[in-house]
Amino acid sequence: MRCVADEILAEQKSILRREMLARRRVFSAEERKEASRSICARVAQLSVLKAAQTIMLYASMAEEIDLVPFMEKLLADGRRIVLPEITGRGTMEARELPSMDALTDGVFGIATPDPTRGSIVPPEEIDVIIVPGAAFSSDGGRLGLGGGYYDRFLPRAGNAVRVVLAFDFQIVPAVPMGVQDARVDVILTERRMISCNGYYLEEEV
Ligand SMILES: Nc1nc2c(c(=O)[nH]1)N(C=O)[C@@H](CNc1ccc(C(=O)N[C@@H](CCC(=O)O)C(=O)O)cc1)CN2
Ligand SMILES: Nc1ncnc2c1ncn2[C@@H]1O[C@H](COP(=O)(O)OP(=O)(O)OP(=O)(O)O)[C@@H](O)[C@H]1O
Repeated sequence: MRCVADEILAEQKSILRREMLARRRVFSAEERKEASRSICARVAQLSVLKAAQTIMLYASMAEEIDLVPFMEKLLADGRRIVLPEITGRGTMEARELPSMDALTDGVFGIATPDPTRGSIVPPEEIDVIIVPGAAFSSDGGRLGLGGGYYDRFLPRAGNAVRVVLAFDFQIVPAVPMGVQDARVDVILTERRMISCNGYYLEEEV
C-alpha cells in the first residue's frame, strides 16, 4: 500500500526528473556527441570493464549518451554484450546482442536485440551494467525514467558492478531515494570519476 511518505517521495522524484530531462534537452547534438565520445573513451580504460566477460549496455534514446560507437568497438573486440528487453510493466530481461544488425525496434521505441538472434542471459552472468538515468548523486543515488525497471533488475544481477555514464550536469547534490531504489557503484562523466559508497576502484579517482 502506498503511504503519504511514498506519495511525497514520488512527487519529489517527478519534480527532479522533469527538471533534469529539460536540462538534457537543451544540450546540442554536437555537445552530446563530443561528451559521449570522451566519456566512452574513459570507461573503456576502466579495469572492471577490461576484465568483464559480459557487459550490459542500453540502446540510447535521442537525448542520452550515445553508446553506439562504444558498443561497436566492444563487438569488434569479440566481447559479450547484452541489452535490456522490456518484458512487462517495470520488468526487463537481458538479451544478447551478437552484432549491430541484430537490433530491432522494441517497446517505447527503444532498440532491442532480435530474439531470434540472441538468447536471454541470466542476470547473475553479467559483470558490468552500464545504467541509464536522469540524475545521480555521488553517494550512488539514481533517478531513472520512472518505470522502476533498473530498481527491479539490478538486485537480480548480484555479480555486476553498476557503472553510470553521465553528462556532468546530471550529477546533483542529492537524489530522493526510497528503500526499493537501487544505488550505483561508479559514476563517470566527461569531467569526473566518482567511486560511490566506498566502492573500490583500481583507478585514481
Ligand atoms: N536507453 C534506455 N533504455 C532503457 C531505459 C533507459 O532509461 N534508457 N530504461 C530505464 O528504466 C528502461 C525503460 N524505461 C522507460 C521508462 C519510461 C518510459 C516512458 O516513456 N514512459 C512514458 C509513459 C509510457 C506509458 O506508460 O505508456 C512517460 O513517462 O511519458 C520509457 C522507458 C529500459 N530501457
Ligand atoms: N523493486 C521494486 N519492486 C516493486 N516496485 C518497485 C520496485 N522498484 C521500484 N518500484 C516502483 O516502480 C515505480 C517507479 O520507481 P522509480 O520512480 O524509482 O523508477 P526509476 O528508478 O526512476 O525508473 P527506471 O529504473 O525505470 O529508470 C514506483 O512506483 C516504485 O515504487
